[in-house]
This record gives sequence, C-alpha cells and structure tokens, in this order.
Amino acid sequence: MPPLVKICGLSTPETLDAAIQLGATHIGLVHYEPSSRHVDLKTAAELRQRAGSAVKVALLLVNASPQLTGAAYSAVRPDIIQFHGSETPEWIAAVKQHVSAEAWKAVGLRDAGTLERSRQYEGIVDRLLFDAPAQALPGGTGTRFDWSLLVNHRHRMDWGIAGGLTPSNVAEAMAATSAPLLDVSSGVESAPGVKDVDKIAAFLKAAGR
Ligand SMILES: O=C(O)c1ccccc1N[C@@H]1O[C@H](COP(=O)(O)O)[C@@H](O)[C@H]1O
Repeated sequence: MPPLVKICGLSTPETLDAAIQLGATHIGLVHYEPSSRHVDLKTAAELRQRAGSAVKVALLLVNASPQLTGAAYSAVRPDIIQFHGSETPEWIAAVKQHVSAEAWKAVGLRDAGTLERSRQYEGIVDRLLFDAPAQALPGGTGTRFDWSLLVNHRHRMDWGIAGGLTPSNVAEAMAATSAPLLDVSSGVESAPGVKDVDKIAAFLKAAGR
C-alpha cells in the first residue's frame, strides 16, 4: 500500500486540479501571511470547494488566535487543521471544541528529546507531522530533518513526515522511515510559492501513487 501524499501550499485552481488528477490524497492551503504560499480565506474557500471530496483538504495555520482559527474554519470548512506553530496540546484541545475538523500537529524534530516530547499530543491530535525544526519560518523551507531519529520509534498514533522532501529523495525517505504519509511543498516548486506540475507528477510517481 503506497503512503498517503499531501501536496501542500497550493494556491491556484490549475495546480490543485493537477495534484488531484495525479493521485494526491491530501492537499494543503497555507493561511499564514509571511509565507510565499499564503492564500486569503476567500481564495482558500474557493479552492476547498473546487477540491470537493476528491481529496482531504488541510488548512495550515501558525499560532493563529482563537478568533482567526474560528473564522478560518467557518470560511473554508477544511477536513483538517494543520497546526504548524508552537500550539500547545491544551490550546489545540480548546480549539477542537469549536471545530469539527481533524487536528494535525507539526513537530520540529531536532533530537530524541523532541520526539519524546511529541507524545504530549497523543489523544489530543489526530496525526503528528514530523518536520525539520523551525528556522526564520516555522516550515516550508525545504529543510530535511534527521530521518534516522524515527528508526525504531514506536508510533502510537497516526503520523507522517514533512520537510525537504523532493522527487529525488522521497524513495530514500520512505525506505528510511516507512512513513504512512508524506507531505511536500517546496520540493515540488519551480520558485518559492510557484508549484510545478511536472515536479508534482514526479513526486507522486516516486511515492508509488
Ligand atoms: O509552506 C509554508 O510556507 C509554510 C509556512 C509556515 C509553516 C509551514 C509551512 N509549510 C509546511 O512545512 C512543511 C514542510 O515544507 P517543505 O516541503 O520543506 O517546503 C509542509 O507541511 C509545508 O506545508
């Protein structure tokens, strides 16, 4: 069974359609102004509607206020909210009382300690997304983390990997981690924020979809 694949940071109808037709199982819309992939809520809602039920749609937020999270959920109605900042388990639990979307938490994996601390989200979120540690931006930087950190880790909940995945290294990432979900953004772009359909196709093919 091939892994699930999420193509994140889509911002145009053309690239959304291509990702769906090429076999993505999930797509991500980034609502975070500092990002080159930021989409406003109106655009996010239009893309979400266009996707329909063909894929699961994640809305990526970073340390958004309760007001913004609520407004974003109401406007876009995503299947998933991807929390990609320093949101605590308590914070996410509180948000979940007001939205009926899955909650995914991105965790910047620096060392075995961060992996152990990620267990605090068990029972609170629906999936952990292991990513490279935050830099100037908390994600979407095309940076890999040390995949060997996941070897022999006993996962007790759904999970996936993100960070620096590309069509060229995704097979190696799959072999190293056996991740059930692969999340890619900058590795399928021709420039920051500009998705490349050929790279999306190459990534999905290399991931076995
Ligand atoms: O894509 C962004 O600009 C972004 C901004 C803030 C937080 C997360 C962001 N992207 C997510 O980061 C991971 C890894 O991305 P990459 O493949 O290394 O570019 C992925 O989930 C992106 O959607």
